Amino acid sequence: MDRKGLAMKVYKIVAINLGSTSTKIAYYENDRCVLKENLSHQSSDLKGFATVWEQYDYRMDAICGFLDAHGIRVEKLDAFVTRGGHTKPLSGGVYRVNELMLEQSRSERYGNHPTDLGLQIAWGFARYGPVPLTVDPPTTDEFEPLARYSGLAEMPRRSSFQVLNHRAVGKQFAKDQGKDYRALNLIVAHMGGGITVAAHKKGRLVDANNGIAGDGPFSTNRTGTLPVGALVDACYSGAFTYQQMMRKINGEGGLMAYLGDADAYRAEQEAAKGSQKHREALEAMCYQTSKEIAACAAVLCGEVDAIIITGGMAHSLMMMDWIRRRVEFIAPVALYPGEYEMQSLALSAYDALRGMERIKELV
Ligand SMILES: Nc1ncnc2c1ncn2[C@@H]1O[C@H](COP(=O)(O)OP(=O)(O)O)[C@@H](O)[C@H]1O
Ligand SMILES: CCCC(=O)OP(=O)(O)O
Repeated sequence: MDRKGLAMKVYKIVAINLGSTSTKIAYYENDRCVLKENLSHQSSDLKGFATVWEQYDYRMDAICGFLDAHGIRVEKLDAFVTRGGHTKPLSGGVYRVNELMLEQSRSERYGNHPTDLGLQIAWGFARYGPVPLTVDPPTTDEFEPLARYSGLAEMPRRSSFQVLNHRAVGKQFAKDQGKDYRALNLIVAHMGGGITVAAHKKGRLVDANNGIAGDGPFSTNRTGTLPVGALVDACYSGAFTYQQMMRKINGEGGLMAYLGDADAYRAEQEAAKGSQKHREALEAMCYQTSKEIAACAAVLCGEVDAIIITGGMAHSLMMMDWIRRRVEFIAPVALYPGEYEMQSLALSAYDALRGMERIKELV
């Protein structure tokens, strides 16, 4: 109730986050998280889908199962907010999902990831009432001019990474330190299904490896940077279609290629039981991540206030030790295991619904 005894509006928000190895769902009332679930998906389940789009029913079942189990009625929701998909480069913030966004996401021109399905799902639910929203999409682009050079004029480097969690964790770290995010130089490494490392220069994401089909460290299911000549040879060998090559790079690369399983937690358990193969693959992934962190230190001319490691793999003490040993000469290392994405999605939607944050549209 407000001071006049009038009932205050309670905004009801569902947030979804389709990671490459998980589906995360939360239900918020205003800024309060009422329910949250993290469904992790087995590599063996996902292996059967040739494309992200084929996962639609599988992911929908997970989401509808959550809504049904908790009696959440879609027509009573104010917003359905999802981690974003791939569109042309845009500025960060809260966006209403629109036809143009869906069309660009479907085209795969700017990248492809299960989050692209998230846009479709939010749009589908919008017909029952909730506003379909997305926040800090992965193609949020704040790169500086030098970061765009690749070595070929027609192939500029592009911004494509877990912007939502990067920004949320950077802000959380600054808050925990009693500092202003825009006054700090940070290196953030997100270690989820994909691994992306970005230089946060006074609140701007000025350089990062492309987490979809680009560069940087290999991850649970992605190759990251590959030897260029060998890659071109494989493309022209006649042994693979375009789709098969793309899937090798994003889906069947990284731990999946070395160990036949994209689950880092299981790999760590195997390493603990004595498997040298599992131990070395995990250590190599951390070695490459450390190299990427050190590269971002050069981007920031060595003026680094902190290195922050986040994502599911930041839970692993063994992996965090390997990275810390290689990079703590640069700056103190802070661990933020898991993600701040669900909170960031829901709270941004809440601010947008009550007019505290502008809702943008892709045009
Ligand atoms: N305690 C842990 N130790 C090691 N790895 C972990 C741990 N918890 C989660 N992980 C790993 O983190 C990865 C998933 O990270 P997450 O950020 O949830 O990814 P996504 O959102 O991209 O699906 C999985 O490979 C999982 O095995
Ligand atoms: C644009 C990169 C998104 C990404 O890699 O997310 P996951 O770690 O959830 O696969």
